[in-house]
Amino acid sequence: MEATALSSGLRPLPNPNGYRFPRSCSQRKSLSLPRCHSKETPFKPKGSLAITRGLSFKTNVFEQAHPVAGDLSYDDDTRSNVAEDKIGVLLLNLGGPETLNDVQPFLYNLFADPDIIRLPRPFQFLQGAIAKFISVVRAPKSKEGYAAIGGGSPLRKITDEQADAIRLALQAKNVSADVYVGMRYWFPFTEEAVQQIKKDKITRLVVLPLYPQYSISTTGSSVRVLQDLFRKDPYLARVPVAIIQSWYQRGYVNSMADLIEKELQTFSDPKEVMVFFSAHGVPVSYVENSGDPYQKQMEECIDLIMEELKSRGVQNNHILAYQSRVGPVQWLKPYTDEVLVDLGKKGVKSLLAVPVSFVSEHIETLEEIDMEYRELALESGIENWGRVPALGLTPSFITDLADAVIESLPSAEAMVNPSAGVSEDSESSDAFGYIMKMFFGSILAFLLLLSPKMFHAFRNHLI
Ligand SMILES: C=CC1=C(C)c2cc3[nH]c(cc4nc(cc5[nH]c(cc1n2)c(C)c5CCC(=O)O)C(CCC(=O)O)=C4C)c(C)c3C=C
Ligand SMILES: [Fe+2]
Repeated sequence: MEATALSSGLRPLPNPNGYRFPRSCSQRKSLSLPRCHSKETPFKPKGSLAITRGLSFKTNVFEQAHPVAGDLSYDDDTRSNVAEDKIGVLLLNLGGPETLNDVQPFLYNLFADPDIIRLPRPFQFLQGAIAKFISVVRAPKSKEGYAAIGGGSPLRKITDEQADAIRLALQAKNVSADVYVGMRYWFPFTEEAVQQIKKDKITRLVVLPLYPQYSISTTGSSVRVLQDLFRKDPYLARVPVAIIQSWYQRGYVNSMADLIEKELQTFSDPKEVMVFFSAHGVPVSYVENSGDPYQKQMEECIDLIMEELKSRGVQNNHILAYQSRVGPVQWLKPYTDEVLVDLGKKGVKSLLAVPVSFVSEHIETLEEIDMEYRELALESGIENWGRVPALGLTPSFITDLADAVIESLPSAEAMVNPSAGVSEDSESSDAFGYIMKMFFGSILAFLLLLSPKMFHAFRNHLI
């Protein structure tokens, strides 16, 4: 597990093996935090810089449907005499539309994320307009998908259940913690969770993204938002925070091996089954130009799961492919749909699909794998199809996440770099930039949406 303190961006910190948090509350290290007299300013949409892994990201100003962090105040005295840690765990996740009406605004939030659509600097002012355009064009296809799985994403419900399960697992290990859920693109937004963390006067926070492997587009994006929120707030800037960057290399391996081993037994001839790992893809440029470790971690993760299975005497063939590509750029290969056709041609008859980049059921397991890929596989000559369920509330998995939280607690560090604040100069240039973006972005969105030729050209690439 790689855990880092928020203040240090993605710098790995020592992770002492076998650490056990003190059992009784009174044994816990008491924190004496400096007094803070400044009142917060309310959140307003403006660009601010966050530095992660040496990359700088500009927050976009067009995000819609985001709640604002209210003008919270707090009692100074409660911070200076904290007798014991009040531990918080923040689960970060993607979020998903709960109804079909949510689909387009959800897609807007997703495509307005500069970590999802990465525009060259001179074109970044178009992010909002492009997001609006793509979300409108893609919404009908996405709606079909969500309609097929019951009219909305199950992600919020499952993540809330995971939060509760992790809280109970921590409690069973004598660590009392409040567990929060912060979604990147839909409710409950990360901003809401952070507001609650502040209201609850949490004094030590562990951030646990629910993505086993790190990608700039997932964990990276969520952490960037968090860093922006923490930097702006004098209270939060001082709370010690540990971020668990990835955790595919720990208990996840055994839990996945358990699920695969169990599911193989549902086939009439388990030894003949091809284990088909299907990971969510990312554009190749993330890995090749921006140093996204996602592909490397994914391959390492599959090796670890297969090694574990081998140690249990399970010797099946396996393959890794990438699903869910969007847009006209190159994504990580091989592509799941192409590999399925190829395997059918090669005479593979039994296949067990294993979703490996996400730990809840969601549209890409329930619709893309269970419906689209299953159908394609059967058409391609594969006769026996199975799918491993997402880990969800699997007890060994939840226990391991609770252990990861406990192990990361000592590495939490306050975010204390006041010089990283937004200067007045940058605020005024941000205001100017904001007006310019709104102006040109609105014109572009208007032109794109009114042009049927453009609409169809984009639509053909996007859906
Ligand atoms: C590890 C997981 C994920 C990575 C990496 C990832 C990158 C990524 N995704 C898109 C575009 C879309 N993703 C969508 C839904 C979606 N994505 C993930 C996970 C990862 N995405 C999940 C779990 C979900 C489902 C949420 C739910 O509602 O259940 C969607 C919307 C659905 C659709 O229209 O297909 C889009 C679009 C990009 C462009 C990207 C990397 C750049
Ligand atoms: Fe995605």
